[in-house]
Amino acid sequence: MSVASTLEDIRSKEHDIDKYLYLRNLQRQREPEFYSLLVQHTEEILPYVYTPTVGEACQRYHHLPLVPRGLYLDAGSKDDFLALMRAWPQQEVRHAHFEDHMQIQTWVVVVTDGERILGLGDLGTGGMGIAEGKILLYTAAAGVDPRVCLPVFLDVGTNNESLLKDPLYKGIRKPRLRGGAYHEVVANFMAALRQWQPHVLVQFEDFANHNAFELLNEYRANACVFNDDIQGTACITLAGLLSALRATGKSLTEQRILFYGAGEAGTGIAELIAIALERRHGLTREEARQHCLFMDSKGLVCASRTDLQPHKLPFAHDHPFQRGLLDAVNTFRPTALIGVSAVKNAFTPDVVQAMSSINERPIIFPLSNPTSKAECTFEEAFKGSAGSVLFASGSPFPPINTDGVTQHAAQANNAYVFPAIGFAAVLTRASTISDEVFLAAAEMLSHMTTLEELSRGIIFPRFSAIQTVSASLTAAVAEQMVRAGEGKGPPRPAGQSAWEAYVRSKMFKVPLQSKL
Ligand SMILES: O=C([O-])CC(=O)C(=O)O
Ligand SMILES: [Mg+2]
Repeated sequence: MSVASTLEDIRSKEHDIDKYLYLRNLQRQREPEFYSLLVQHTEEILPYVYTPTVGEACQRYHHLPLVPRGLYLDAGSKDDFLALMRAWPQQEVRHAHFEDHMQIQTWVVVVTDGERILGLGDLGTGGMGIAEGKILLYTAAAGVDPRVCLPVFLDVGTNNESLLKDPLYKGIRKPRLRGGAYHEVVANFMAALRQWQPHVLVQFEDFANHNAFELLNEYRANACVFNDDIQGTACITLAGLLSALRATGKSLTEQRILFYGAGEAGTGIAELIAIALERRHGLTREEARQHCLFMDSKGLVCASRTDLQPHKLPFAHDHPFQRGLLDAVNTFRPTALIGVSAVKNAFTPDVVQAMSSINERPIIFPLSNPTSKAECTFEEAFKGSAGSVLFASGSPFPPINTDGVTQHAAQANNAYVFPAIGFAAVLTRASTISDEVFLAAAEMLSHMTTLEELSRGIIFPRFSAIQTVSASLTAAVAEQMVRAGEGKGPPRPAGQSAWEAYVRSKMFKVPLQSKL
C-alpha cells in the first residue's frame, strides 16, 4: 500500500483512538511504511500517536486491542532486569550507522512508572503507552534509528483504585512501592542498563513530583539522564518565552511570570528561567527566582505557608497570601501566565481579560496535557485578548479563523526539544546532561521564527518543520556537549554547519532496510 492510500485510510476513521490503533498495527505489521508516514506527515500523524490521543490510549490501555511494544519490568523481577534486557528481541538487530562509523552501540530509553501520565494522574501500567509514544518522537523528529529506541515501563504497583479493581488490569495489584524499596528498584534498573549496553541515554517520563525530582538529583551527576517533564518542558517553555519577548521587544529581566500549578513542570520551567537570568543577565539565583510566582491548589505559594513540598520552597516569596487566580493577576500584574495545573478552564474569560488589560501583548501558555486538561483554549485566549495574545499550548489546538485569516496555535511541547537533545547525547556519548544544554537549546529555538511570523503570534516553527529544527538543535547541542567536556564521543566537526552535516549523515533514513 502506498503512503498516500494509508493516509486516506487513517483519515477515514472517525475516532482518534481508532487512528491510534490503526497506526500501532501499521507499526507492527508494515514498519517501513509506518516510519515513512511518521516522518513525511509528522504534523498530521503526531496527534494520533502522541498527545492528545496517547492520553486516552493510556487511560484505556487494558481494554484496547493492542500488543504492548515496550519492555515491561516489574518490581518482583528486580534481580533479573539485566537478563530481561538481554532477552529483549530487538537488540539482536545492530545499528548499521554506528557500527560503520563509530563502532559503538548507544541506546535511547524512555522510562516511566506511570504515576503521573500527562495531566491524567496514576494510570498504572497504562503508562506504557506514554513511553511507547514518546520514543517515536526520537525517530520522527530527530532521526534516531528506531532499532536503538527502547520504551520501558517499571511496574511498582498503582494507587489507582479503579485499576486495582479492574479484572482486565495486568499490572501489579498492590499499592505503589515507596521510599527505599522504590529507589532500590530504580537503582537495579539503572545498574542493569549500564551492564547491558556501553552507552544509554535515559529519559525519565511522567514520574510523580516527589520521585521525578529525587531521581533526577540522584542520577544526573553520574549518568546520561534527563527528566523530560522538568527539563524538557522547561526548555521549550523558556524558548517560547524568549521568542515571545522578541515580539514584545522586552527583556527577560522585565518579566513577572505567574505559574498556575506548582508541580515538576512549573518549578522546572521557573528554575530554568532563573538560570537564564543568572547566567545571561547577571542576577543572583535568589533575585532571579523572585521573577517567578506560583499558585498551587491552595493558593499563592508564599513564605507564610507551612504546607509546602520541598520543590516549591525556592519560590515561596515574601508576598501576602492570595487565594484566587484573578486576585493574584490583579495584584502581581504578571507579564506572562503559565498553566501547568491540569485544571481545565482555570484561565477564565476574566483572567484572560485582566492579562490583556495589563499587557499590550499578554503571554498566555496553557501547557497542561492532553488538550482536555488545558487551562483555556486557543480560541478563548485569542478572542478574549482581541488577538493580542502570545499563545502556546502543550497539546495541539485546531487553527481558528478570524476575519478571513487563519490563526495557528503554537505548541510548546517538549517534543520540540527532547529528541534533539537526546540524539546529541547519543552521538557524543555524553556522560551527563547539564542545565546549560537546556538553556542553549531554548535560546537557539527562540530564534527560529522570523520577526514577521512573531508579529502574527507564531513563536515556534511548525511541527511540519520538526526534522529541520531538530537537525540544527542536535548540532548545536552536540557541539556544546563536546565543548563542555560532557560529550565524550569521537565526532569533532568544527562549527555549526559541519556539525549539522555530521548530524544529518547520522539521521535514520526511511524506509528501513529490508533486513529488518
Ligand atoms: O507528553 C506531552 O505531551 C508533554 C509532557 O511531557 C507531559 O505533559 O507530561
Ligand atoms: Mg511527560
